[in-house]
Amino acid sequence: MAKIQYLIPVMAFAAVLFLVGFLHFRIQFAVAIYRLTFHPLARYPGPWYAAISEISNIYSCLNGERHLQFKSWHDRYGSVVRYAPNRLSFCDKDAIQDIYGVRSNTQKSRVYGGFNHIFKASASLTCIDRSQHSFKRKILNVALQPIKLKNFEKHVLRNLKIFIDNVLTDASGAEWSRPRNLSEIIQFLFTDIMGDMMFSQNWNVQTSDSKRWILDILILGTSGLHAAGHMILALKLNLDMFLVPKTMAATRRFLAIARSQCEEHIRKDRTYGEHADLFSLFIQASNINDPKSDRQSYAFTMDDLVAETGILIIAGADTTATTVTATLYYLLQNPEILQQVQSEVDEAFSRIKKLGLEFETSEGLSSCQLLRACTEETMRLSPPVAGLLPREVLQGGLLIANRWSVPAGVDVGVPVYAIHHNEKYWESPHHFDPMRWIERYRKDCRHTFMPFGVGRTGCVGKQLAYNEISLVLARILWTYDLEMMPSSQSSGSGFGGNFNGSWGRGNKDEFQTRDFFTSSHHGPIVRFRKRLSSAAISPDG
Ligand code: HEM
Repeated sequence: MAKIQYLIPVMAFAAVLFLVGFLHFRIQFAVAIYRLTFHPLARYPGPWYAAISEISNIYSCLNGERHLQFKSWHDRYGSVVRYAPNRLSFCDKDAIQDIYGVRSNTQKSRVYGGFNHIFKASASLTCIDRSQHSFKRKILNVALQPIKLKNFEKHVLRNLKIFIDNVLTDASGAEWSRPRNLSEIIQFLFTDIMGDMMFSQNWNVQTSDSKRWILDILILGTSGLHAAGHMILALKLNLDMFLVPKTMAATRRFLAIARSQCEEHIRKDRTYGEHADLFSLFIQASNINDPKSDRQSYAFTMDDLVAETGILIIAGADTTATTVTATLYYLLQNPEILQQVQSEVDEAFSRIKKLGLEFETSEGLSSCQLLRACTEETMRLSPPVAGLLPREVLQGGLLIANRWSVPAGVDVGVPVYAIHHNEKYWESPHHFDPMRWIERYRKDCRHTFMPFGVGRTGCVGKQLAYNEISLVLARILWTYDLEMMPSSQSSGSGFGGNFNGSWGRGNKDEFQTRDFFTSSHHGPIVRFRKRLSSAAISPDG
């Protein structure tokens, strides 16, 4: 009897649970049928499971294969693909301006809200509202004016010197250094450059392993926030801590560092005049220190500053590191081109020396046309932001490429990796061919080259990125010969094709990245040897 009394509430609870589950299933079933039949996007092609639920879309944000998934779906379904119930991807050149152009009837998608939810404020990269975005963008434009960029080069050179000095330190007199994981050491270098450029702080990631956990946080946090952005309801209910606990914990840790660096900077009142770091320039540009300023509407709050600097570190360090690592990989795969680039750099350095100019400035390297072409070709083949930058269609809808009429509220975008590998727009799209950027007669459609995004929300750090990349590549190639270790070629090693055998990774010549909004990668394993020519011209004397 006592047992039955105990069983009744359990059975009642089970019945309620069953009823709720059953109702939920019926609602989901009805929603799925609606999405496949009467939904305004029902006529667009794409996998049925992507049309009925966000699950595959969210999963692809976390598995690193998102860029390849877009490519494979466009190969299969054509120029437009419905990749989630309310989202369309356009692999079409005319779609680029319609979606991202200055006059396009779009704003950043609510997906960017994932970042804002954690950062408690929006940064220019994550700001959805168009007028707020343009005010934040103005501040960045002032801080990153071309005239100020030269000042940042000393931050690059300071850390580059540590890199150059360290690579051979353990060679103990041997001709070649010990084998090094190129992805890793270049990422250490750019993280230090970013910390220095942002806060005039030496994070010592290159020389000590005590802060290297920052790097794991960056990639884990970015992918998690990107995925979380697709789960708006879960974010509103603060369920993120349960759904992606590791990511959220990592992101909060990163946020705490960004906040403490900002607070310390303000406490120490670091303003360096013409030697200002990025943070001081934000403060100057936003007049935060000047309560009497009539430009108070430009002021950044502390939360804004933390969000802006945190996002800039993510946006500026990973992307440049990926480009440099991948460019070196492609050069190692193409020894003839590597030799030509080294000769070009040697020539530039000795000319600079003869003219008595400053030894290393990105300006001095502007003659290195092939080096620049290799960088462009690398960003075409292995774009650091390889996925799709989503934009929401605003009231009034949007006509894309004069063919596709998209209603308000739908997310649209162009998948970067997929359009860079589209045979309609690029001759031999899978082949590393830097000459396509030099020979004008080529038929490639350069309008579809978009590693920095496009239009009013395109990368504000583009020129700074080119300067950093050319300085770092030129100095490494001038100082060292590099050799790829045989272990780098083995299958499953994460680069050079055959990335665990998954789709789209078969091209042995391609530097493989994992798309987590920005990119993660591994290797190649290389060793370094000091070049004789570098000894002939000393950078310091
Ligand atoms: C090779 C290097 C780089 C690549 C490939 C790259 C790529 C991109 C892309 C694709 C976007 C558009 C993102 C979107 O629409 O969601 C973007 C935006 C942005 N990038 Fe970069 N980036 C690079 C380097 C940098 C650097 C060095 C900085 C600054 C230190 C920077 C700062 C920003 C900022 C602030 C935005 C947001 C712009 C806005 O919305 O107004 N980036 N970048």
